[in-house]
Amino acid sequence: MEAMQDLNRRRTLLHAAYDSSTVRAMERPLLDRGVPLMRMAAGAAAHVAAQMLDDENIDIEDAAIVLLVGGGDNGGDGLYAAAALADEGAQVTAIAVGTSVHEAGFAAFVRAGGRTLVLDPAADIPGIVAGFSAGEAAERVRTAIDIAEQADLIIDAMTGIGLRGPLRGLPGTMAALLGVKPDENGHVPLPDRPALPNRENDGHLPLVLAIDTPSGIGVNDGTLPGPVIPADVTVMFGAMKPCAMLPPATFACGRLVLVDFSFDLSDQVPVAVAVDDALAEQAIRLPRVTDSKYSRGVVGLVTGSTRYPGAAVLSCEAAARANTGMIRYLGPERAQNMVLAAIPEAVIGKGHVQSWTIGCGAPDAHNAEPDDIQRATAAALLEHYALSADADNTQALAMPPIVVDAGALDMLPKHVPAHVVITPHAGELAELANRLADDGQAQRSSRASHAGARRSEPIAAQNVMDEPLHYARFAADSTGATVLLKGAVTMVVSPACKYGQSETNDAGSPIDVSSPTRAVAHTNANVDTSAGTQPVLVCGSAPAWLATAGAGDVLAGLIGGLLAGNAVGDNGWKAEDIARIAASGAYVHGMAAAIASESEQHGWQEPDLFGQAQPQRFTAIGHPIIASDVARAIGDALADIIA
Ligand SMILES: NC(=O)C1=CN([C@@H]2O[C@H](COP(=O)(O)OP(=O)(O)OC[C@H]3O[C@@H](n4cnc5c(N)ncnc54)[C@H](OP(=O)(O)O)[C@@H]3O)[C@@H](O)[C@H]2O)[C@@H](O)CC1
Ligand SMILES: Nc1ncnc2c1ncn2[C@@H]1O[C@H](COP(=O)(O)OP(=O)(O)O)[C@@H](O)[C@H]1O
Repeated sequence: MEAMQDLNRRRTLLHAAYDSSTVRAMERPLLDRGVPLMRMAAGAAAHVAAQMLDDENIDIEDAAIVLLVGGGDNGGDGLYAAAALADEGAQVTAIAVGTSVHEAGFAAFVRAGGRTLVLDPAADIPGIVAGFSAGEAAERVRTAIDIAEQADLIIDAMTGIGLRGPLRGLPGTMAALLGVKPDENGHVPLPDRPALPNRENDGHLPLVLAIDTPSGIGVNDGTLPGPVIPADVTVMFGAMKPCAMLPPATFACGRLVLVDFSFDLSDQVPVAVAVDDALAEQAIRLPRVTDSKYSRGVVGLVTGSTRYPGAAVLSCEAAARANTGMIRYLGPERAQNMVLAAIPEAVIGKGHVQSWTIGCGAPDAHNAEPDDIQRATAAALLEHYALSADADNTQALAMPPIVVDAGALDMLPKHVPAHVVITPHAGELAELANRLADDGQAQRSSRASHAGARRSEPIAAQNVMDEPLHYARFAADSTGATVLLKGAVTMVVSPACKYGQSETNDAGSPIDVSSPTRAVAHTNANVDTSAGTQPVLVCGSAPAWLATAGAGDVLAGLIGGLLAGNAVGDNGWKAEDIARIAASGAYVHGMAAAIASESEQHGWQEPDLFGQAQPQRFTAIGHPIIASDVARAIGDALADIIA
């Protein structure tokens, strides 16, 4: 019993993220009991730093370390850690970027023989004479950059969960000079490096260790609102924060090491959850002794087109392999023939189905002939899902779940129930967002003020990649659909998930997502969206080899398959179940890609738990794949998950 509880707690710790105020609430009882959390944090950070140097064959006695230290407790953690490293013989220089430092931490650092460089002329730090000229201040910044660039290791302890908005002042200057900074459109480009297993360092020096969070990162919304120094390793304290999971911030965290402070997680509500085997397993319906092909679930697909018949093949093969009893395909003759040649098991034509997948490889409005058959079929089908404030919507709510991809996205009705799953990539979500904005359904950007973007400018794919939670959130709120936004880390936001709606924006301005769905909210009642505490689901199981044409078609078919299997015998959908099954589809898809490419690299890597025996590190980078390989590996991925 106790062992099971421990296992469950460990799973939660490694796969759930909590916003900063929840983390502070979890710390409070321990601090009140006098548990020395800062010393524990610093000890772990020093240990991780020494390990990073050791991994690069740098002896601690020969190591040059630079600590970037801010005035808060994050800086305190850094100072105690730096003191421990100086005690071990490393040469450590603390570069103070604020006007103050954590006094006890600083005293320990000085006692250990650490050196200090103060950048702010207004600094008030015991034993340090400041008040230097503006010219000298500029010279000190140049010196600081030189020292940092020549160091073996930079420890970034400027800000942690106390960050407010983008980094400004000297911390902002240091991050911009040593790391990356926003371009004129507000986009912060991350370094262009190969994606290696375990988010390994690719040999560049200095190494960067972030304390709790990389300074300047959007702790709660996962954005990069300003300059930031991308870390090789982030040592995170107590619990994961959303930035550890949400793109793009998660890519700036590097490898995660989590220090368990034994927080009581039992009553806390995570805001983001990473899909793992155990969660995905729930979406895989095991066959029953008495099953027939119909009871195992039938998927209908309106996919592919005369121009892109391959999308029909990929989506059909994925649906057929995703634990279903049968697939029915509807499409033009050329695509039918190709589907049958690849999957003789496919049934052509209409019939009863438990789920739909539509739109993959179908032309959008810009590219379609006026009488395009796939668009006409998809449009007719989607009409049945349209919700109206003036009707009882019984028909829409009784429809089977549907996956709406690619070319069908521009036919999505204004308001739909949550068992409509849309699966855009960033470019497609940008198009949808523009359409919703033109309809007055939502505002264009939460970061317009500091990104320099004008509201009237169209939303681009890059805007979506910079603020994926914001845009996925706003599509879910505006339409009522469950939104699966594809990427290296795929995110699923359902209308039942409220995270990201208001104060969680780190950019300083509230995320403004108007919610016209409120007008039809009551009509969505049979699809239960009441569980407002649903987390954002994230999935990073795929290696980057998966970024290949047709991979999205495979995903749409696969999710259709999982929905069909789960629909059997069900009397109504819960929005949270739809989100879970969609996210599980992304997880299976990623695992299938990992199997097909024999790669150990994943978009998101579960953190190492500090102090516990680490799993053996694999370093297989794998090999390129095509989307058909992924479809073929679905069965093996399902087997691995249920094993
Ligand atoms: N609580 C605990 O028990 C434990 C907490 N722990 C640690 O405490 C950390 C939280 O510490 P915290 O609350 O002191 O905040 P912190 O992240 O250091 O930030 C404050 C500093 O940042 C600065 N600053 C802020 N915004 C800025 C901006 N935009 N641009 C520039 N500067 C900005 C701000 O400057 P100011 O605004 O005051 O001028 C101030 O100097 C947490 O992440 C973890 O590491 C561990 O020890 C475990 C136990
Ligand atoms: N860098 C990456 N790492 C892992 N998976 C990725 C990466 N980039 C894209 N993907 C995945 O690859 C798939 C691509 O889908 P999509 O862009 O729709 O392709 P297509 O339209 O050609 O089928 C998605 O499932 C997405 O999550």
